[in-house]
Amino acid sequence: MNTQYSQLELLRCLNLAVVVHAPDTRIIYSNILACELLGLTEEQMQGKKGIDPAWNFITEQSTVMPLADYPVNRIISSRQRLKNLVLGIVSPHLTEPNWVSVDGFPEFDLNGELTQVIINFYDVTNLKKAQEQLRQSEELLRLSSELANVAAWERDLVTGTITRSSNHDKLYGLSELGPYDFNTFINVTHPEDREKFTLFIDSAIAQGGADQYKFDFRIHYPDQSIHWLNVVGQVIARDENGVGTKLRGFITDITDRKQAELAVHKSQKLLAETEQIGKVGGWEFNIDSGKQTWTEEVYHIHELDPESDPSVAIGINFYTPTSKPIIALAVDRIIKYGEPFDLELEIITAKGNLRNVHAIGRADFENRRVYGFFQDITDRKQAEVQLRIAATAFESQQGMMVTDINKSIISVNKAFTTITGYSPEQAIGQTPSLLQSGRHEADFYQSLWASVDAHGSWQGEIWNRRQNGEIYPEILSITAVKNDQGHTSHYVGVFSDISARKAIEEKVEHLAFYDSLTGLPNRLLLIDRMQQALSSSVRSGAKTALLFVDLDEFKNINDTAGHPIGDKLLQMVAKRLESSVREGDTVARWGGDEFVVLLEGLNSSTEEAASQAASIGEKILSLLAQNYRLDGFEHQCTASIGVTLVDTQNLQNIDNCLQQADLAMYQAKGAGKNTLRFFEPQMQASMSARVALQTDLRQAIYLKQFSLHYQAQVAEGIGIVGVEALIRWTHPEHGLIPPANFIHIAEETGLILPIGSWVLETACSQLASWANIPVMADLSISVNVSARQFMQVDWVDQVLAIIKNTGANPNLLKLELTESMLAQNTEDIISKMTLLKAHGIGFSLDDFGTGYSSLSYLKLLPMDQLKIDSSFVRDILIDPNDSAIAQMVIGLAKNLGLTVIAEGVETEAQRNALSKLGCYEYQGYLYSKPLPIREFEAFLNRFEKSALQE
Ligand SMILES: Nc1nc2c(ncn2[C@@H]2O[C@H](COP(=O)(O)O[C@H]3[C@@H](O)[C@H](n4cnc5c(=O)[nH]c(N)nc54)O[C@@H]3COP(=O)(O)O)[C@@H](O)[C@H]2O)c(=O)[nH]1
Repeated sequence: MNTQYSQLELLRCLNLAVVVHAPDTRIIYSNILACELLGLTEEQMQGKKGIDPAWNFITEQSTVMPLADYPVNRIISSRQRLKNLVLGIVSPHLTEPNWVSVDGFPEFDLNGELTQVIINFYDVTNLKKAQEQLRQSEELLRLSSELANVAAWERDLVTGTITRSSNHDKLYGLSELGPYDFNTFINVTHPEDREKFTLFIDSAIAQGGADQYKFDFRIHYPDQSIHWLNVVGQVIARDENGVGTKLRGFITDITDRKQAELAVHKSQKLLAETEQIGKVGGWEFNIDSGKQTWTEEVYHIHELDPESDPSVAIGINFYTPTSKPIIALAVDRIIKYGEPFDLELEIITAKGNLRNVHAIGRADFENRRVYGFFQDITDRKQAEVQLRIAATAFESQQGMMVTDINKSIISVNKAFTTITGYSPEQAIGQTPSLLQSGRHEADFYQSLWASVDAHGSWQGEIWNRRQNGEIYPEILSITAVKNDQGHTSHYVGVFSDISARKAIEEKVEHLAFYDSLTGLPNRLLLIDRMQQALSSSVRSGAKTALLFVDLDEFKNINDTAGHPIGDKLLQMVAKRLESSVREGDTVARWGGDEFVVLLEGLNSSTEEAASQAASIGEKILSLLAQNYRLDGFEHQCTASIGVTLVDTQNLQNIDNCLQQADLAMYQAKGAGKNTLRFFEPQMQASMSARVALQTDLRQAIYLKQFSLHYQAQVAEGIGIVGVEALIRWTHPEHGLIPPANFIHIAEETGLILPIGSWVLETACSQLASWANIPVMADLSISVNVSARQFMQVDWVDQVLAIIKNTGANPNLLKLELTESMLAQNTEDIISKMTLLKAHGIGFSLDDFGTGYSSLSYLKLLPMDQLKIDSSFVRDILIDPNDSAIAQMVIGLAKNLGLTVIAEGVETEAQRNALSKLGCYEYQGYLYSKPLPIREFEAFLNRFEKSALQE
């Protein structure tokens, strides 16, 4: 066999397609397989060139292969070997391309000339299909992985290699499939999650660790965005010690889910916060399961642990006894009939707090549920209460008005209308100047509003005008109302009509400064006016005169005609005095029947001023001397006036002025009354002496200058039964001063109180010391008590304390009261006398018959003795009137069951006359003058002895 032939035969039968080309690309040989794959017969193949359009090659990417790229052309042009070129053979005879893998190489002769090109190829259609399927399935996997954001990985802990799916690194935010190791992935992991990352893995691979693990972690992308990954890992190989050596798993990008979760969480948080702010929560009740669900705020409102599971019954139990039946009925009806409810009720929370709640329920039977919301409206309710209180307060007795910032009235209450007379319609839209009275200057209102602006409020008294024109005083407070920004938004004015209070104040002031009987200024006001007058006198140089007016014998009118007539006469005197002076002058009642007239603005010349004062004084005298017609009877009453001119060059004090006028008035009395006397400097001497006496009197008690003299009181046929204690003042310079010279000064100055106490205490001590001397043990002591002493609130206590302290027998103490002191405060005197009488103390009425003796109250007094005044005794023998009075007093005493004593008995004849009239007790010089204690005791002993001898 021919070798070449044999080779060709071999090639023919070879399971490899072979095509041989001449240098000009003509086919010079092809085997059977080549023909099959190319879709041509052997004959068709012969002579065809490489550029023959009979065949059509496509590239691996299924694009038409350019002719230059045909294997033979490439080899010829490149004179290089061709390896593993995959191409598709497209032929009209083929339903689908035949894919072949082509090798080819050029053959050269010794001269390097191309002799032929041998191309061989074999069928890779199936392989190509398989590869394509694999590629497609990988692509699908890749696509699905990418779509699902899932990547797979496998990590060999021994070699450190990490095998990853193509999108793995991308999920880590890294460029895909870089040369990364484990640390690369740790480094891009969020720092806060790195520890968790390694912990999970370490615990899984540890000996005995759980094979599987999964967790979420965050990744920092290069653009600083954060992505969430979920890793699910599994230990797939462990060494002989059970330590993991290989892990496999996948990661999933869960950023979207996490963000969605975060968004849900945020919106839930927002909802919860909204619920919390609005104090409103939702609830739902499943009709079938009976399960109730509350949102967090509903738990919060109930002050209940959110972990608890409240049933409807438990929920209802939170309601107060009043609200419970209401909500129970509402729940029953909504579940049964779908009837919605909308209720405001009260609950008591788990912590015992009372809350107002708004419960709303709706039915949704389609979804077998009822639902609603539940709101804490405690604050609103309280605000409503506050509003109601404010509204009620607004309708208080006080007038109120609210203005806007421009001071335009926007609201008034009923009291506003009552007080001002303006209806709301008339007031609203006006400013408060509607009420201006015109009594305040513009400055007043300016400073008022300046105070409101500076301090937020103003309060004070203001005169306003009612609608009817009446001006009235009110106490007003204005408050600026501030808004949240601290700016004034409104003004609130609250006022009370204080007309009534003002009237009372005026009345009180009138009472304090005016005499209630005559309506004239009293001493206080007079002194105030005098101060003003003296000051203005100094300024102007005009003279001021003071007239002291004392009614003559007024006591007689009072005593004879009675106090009511006396009072009326005083009122008429007041009127006559007022009518006799100018408007600027002052007529005041000084007390009793004494008045003071203050004449101002007299001439600056002393002589002229004196003349003016004298003429007014004379006018007063003549006016007062005119008859007074009182209760149908004519009465006469004159006055004595003392006048003094105020010396503005040598300004005296007010007391001094009054004393001067008083002294002058006494001069007028001494001059026969119904006359006027000016104060003269020589009077000053006696006044000074009087002032000095007052000063000395103040010291007399402390210097022990007082003593008591005792004058015997003798009972006919018995002897000395008692004494009268009479005070004596031994002045270091003036010697013995009789009580008539200082008792009235003591009374005027109030010094009679300490002096009187001293007298009572000394007399009681004397009583106590006589108690042990038989001849004196039964003697009583009469003590004179002045009205001022008796008026003291604690007088009874004082007397009882002295008796207790001295140990005197109260039954031997007799208090002598004068008739004149009984004329006032009779009830108080009776009550004090009664209290003292209950302790055994006796009472004697001194000077009886000289004053206004009211028989009606005399019988009410717990009196023991009447004393016939010495003035009646003195002339008892020569004046039948005095004798008659003495007889009347004696008869009266007998009728009233009282003893009677006559004082001033100087002669036997007087005593006998008295005895004949029925008076058997006597006191007077006939027996003894008042004697110092030792002399009295000696006298008593002598008297007793002589009596015994008789
Ligand atoms: N409140 C007090 N008043 C007192 C006190 N001591 C005295 N007095 C009162 O002073 C007035 C004058 O008293 P006096 O100068 O002591 O005169 C008394 C007798 O001395 C005097 N008298 C007594 N017998 C006769 C007499 O025969 N002839 C006469 N010419 N005078 C006589 O009478 C005065 C007694 O008065 P009376 O008290 O009314 O009984 C006098 O009013 C005293 O009350 C005192 O401590 N406190």
